[in-house]
Amino acid sequence: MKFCPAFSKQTIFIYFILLFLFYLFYILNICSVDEEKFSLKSFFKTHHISNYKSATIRFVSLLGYNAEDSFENKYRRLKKQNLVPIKRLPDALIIGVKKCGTRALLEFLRAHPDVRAAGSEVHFFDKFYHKGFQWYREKMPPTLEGQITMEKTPSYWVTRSAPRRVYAMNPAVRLLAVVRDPVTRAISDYTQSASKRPTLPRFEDLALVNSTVGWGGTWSVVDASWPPVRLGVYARPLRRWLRRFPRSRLLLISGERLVADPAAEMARVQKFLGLKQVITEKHFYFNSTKGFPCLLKSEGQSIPHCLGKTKGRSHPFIDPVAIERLREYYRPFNERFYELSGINFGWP
Ligand SMILES: Nc1ncnc2c1ncn2[C@@H]1O[C@H](COP(=O)(O)OS(=O)(=O)O)[C@@H](OP(=O)(O)O)[C@H]1O
Repeated sequence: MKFCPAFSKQTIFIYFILLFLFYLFYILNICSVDEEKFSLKSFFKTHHISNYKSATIRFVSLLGYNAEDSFENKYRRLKKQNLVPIKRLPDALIIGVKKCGTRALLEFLRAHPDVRAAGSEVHFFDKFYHKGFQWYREKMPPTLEGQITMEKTPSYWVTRSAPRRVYAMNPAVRLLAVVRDPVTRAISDYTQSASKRPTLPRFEDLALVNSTVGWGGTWSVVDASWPPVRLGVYARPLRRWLRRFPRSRLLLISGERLVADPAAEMARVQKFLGLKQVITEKHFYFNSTKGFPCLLKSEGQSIPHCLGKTKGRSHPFIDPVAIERLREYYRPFNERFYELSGINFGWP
């Protein structure tokens, strides 16, 4: 029987050697990568793609097979998988104060790429605490590792149980509260209610009540129990929050400065939250029709936009006597608030 020359013993031997060498190269190539380090399992254990950015890997290219490209693809795929945003409990809360500019603060913060916030007020620590933290987490927007999750509900400021509950969620949470001249705040609060109930009595008639004085005459005094008035006594809630949280965990923002110089106030806010100074004066323009600063661009919107119609309403004319009476009423409370907070807001 004649052997075909292509399959002679010698040829088969050479093919075998080549095949072996090919296999050897392949094995060496696999071994040059630390398998444990680059396995999917270990990747998910470490949870962050940045751990791999500095890893130096040398691949031996085989027969035109670009192993480096292959790693890049794998890296991209893993990066994608690792960076799936997930819902987390808030790292920071805007806890108040109602009608002081809380929406403006949140909208300005949302223009920051490292901040994600629930769009509407969640009211977890006042109304829905019984629903549990899982429910609360579900209300949050998905965030990437390193992004800050936020929400704002101004009524937390005056909810007695809120400091304890917030502390139970996270003692290291960062708290932000916007405060504003309590007289303007009360008028703003009233304007909102009047817009819903046109039959509401005048502001003056609700803020002041007649009181009988010694000589039988009457004198109008501030009705301290009327909610729009009561809410302007900031010292009380502040004391409650400071019983749970150190002062350094709470940032007080001036509502007046947020309107007059939003960039400067946002610089303080970003510093407090440990964020890069991204929101600067370039983000704002003053809209003279609205009479307020508006954003040039924000999350999901690349066109200039102002807050909605319910923010920055025009206030009704209020009798200056009533205004003065309210100012006198608030003065000692404001002093106490300045002392407690360590900031003189300079309200008249
Ligand atoms: N940039 C900008 N645009 C519009 N409005 C601004 C802005 N900055 C602060 N403000 C003031 O915010 C006031 C409303 O406060 P809040 O957002 O805290 O109100 S609420 O508690 O959420 O209802 C709102 O009160 P009113 O003027 O009474 O409408 C504004 O004075």
